[in-house]
Amino acid sequence: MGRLTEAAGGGAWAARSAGSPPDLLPLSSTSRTTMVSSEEDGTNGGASEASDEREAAGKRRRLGFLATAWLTFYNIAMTAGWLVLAIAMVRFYMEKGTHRGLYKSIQKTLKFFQTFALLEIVHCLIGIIPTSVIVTGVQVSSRIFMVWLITHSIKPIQNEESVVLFLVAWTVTEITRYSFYTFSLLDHLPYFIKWARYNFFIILYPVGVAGELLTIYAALPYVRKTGMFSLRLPNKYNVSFDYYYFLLITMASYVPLFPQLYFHMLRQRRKVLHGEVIVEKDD
Ligand SMILES: CCCCCCCCCCCCC/C=C/C(=O)SCCNC(=O)CCNC(=O)[C@H](O)C(C)(C)COP(=O)(O)OP(=O)(O)OC[C@H]1O[C@@H](n2cnc3c(N)ncnc32)[C@H](O)[C@@H]1OP(=O)(O)O
Repeated sequence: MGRLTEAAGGGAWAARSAGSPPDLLPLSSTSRTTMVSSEEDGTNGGASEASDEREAAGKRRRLGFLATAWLTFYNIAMTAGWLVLAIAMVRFYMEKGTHRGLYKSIQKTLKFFQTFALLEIVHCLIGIIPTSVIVTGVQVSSRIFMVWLITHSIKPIQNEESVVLFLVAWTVTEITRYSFYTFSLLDHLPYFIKWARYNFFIILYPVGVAGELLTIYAALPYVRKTGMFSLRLPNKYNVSFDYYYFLLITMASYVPLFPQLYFHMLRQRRKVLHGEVIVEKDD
């Protein structure tokens, strides 16, 4: 018999808030899931505007006034922050005609808004966002790591082209993502935003990851030469840590982790854009 684990439009959240244990990596490649199109299934398909509105109203009721108000504020602030960043980047490039110095000119805004995104992990932990703590945690922590422990800390790599690559990918993604959440909460979601949220990542995710990996790769010689953030023996703590090898391990960890995030988004895409229902098979 099949067990419904995630249905189009917030069913998962309802199930979790009713006390069922949250899936940490929901619908991961290891779980036995089947995608069933609601059209094939003989149901309405969830595409009508009336049902979308009912769904949004139901979601707001479940969330409660305070959580909805906070999330609306948070998403508006984040959309605005990333828009400011996008405008600053375009203006910089139009005025200077080069990417050199771009990171330095936008770093304060970037650090502020990307660090603010740590709240997304809190949102998952307290249950006001119906998504996995691990998926969100990996996504947010890899960004924080790139901002603070790589680009901020290693000045010689700040002018690498790869930095521009991930900055552009992150910025377009976040403007789309946060405006998607904002309009959804306000119950006025233009189809284009929904489409963009669940299509842009197909290109932007690999572009962003390529930018991040190339930037870490560019940092390796500097890290090796300076021994930064490393602890050599003997020392009073009697522990050793080599940031150079840590970076190599981090780069390697993209291989198993990135596909999980990417396939998670592909499943979200099928669910939201095509109304597919995901059924997990019990043995
Ligand atoms: C210490 C070192 C650590 C290093 C680790 C290294 C390994 C790293 C490997 C991987 C690296 C990845 C690097 C990333 C690079 C980039 O970002 S490149 C640019 C392109 N990026 C993207 O496209 C990002 C795509 N990812 C995401 O969107 C998210 O981060 C996500 C967590 C993966 C999204 O998942 P999820 O939240 O499940 O998707 P949604 O469909 O959007 O939302 C699900 C439901 O949750 C609601 N919701 C979520 N957030 C909010 C919110 N802020 N406000 C309101 N509601 C929210 C959303 O509405 C959905 O609700 P329902 O409709 O009820 O289902």
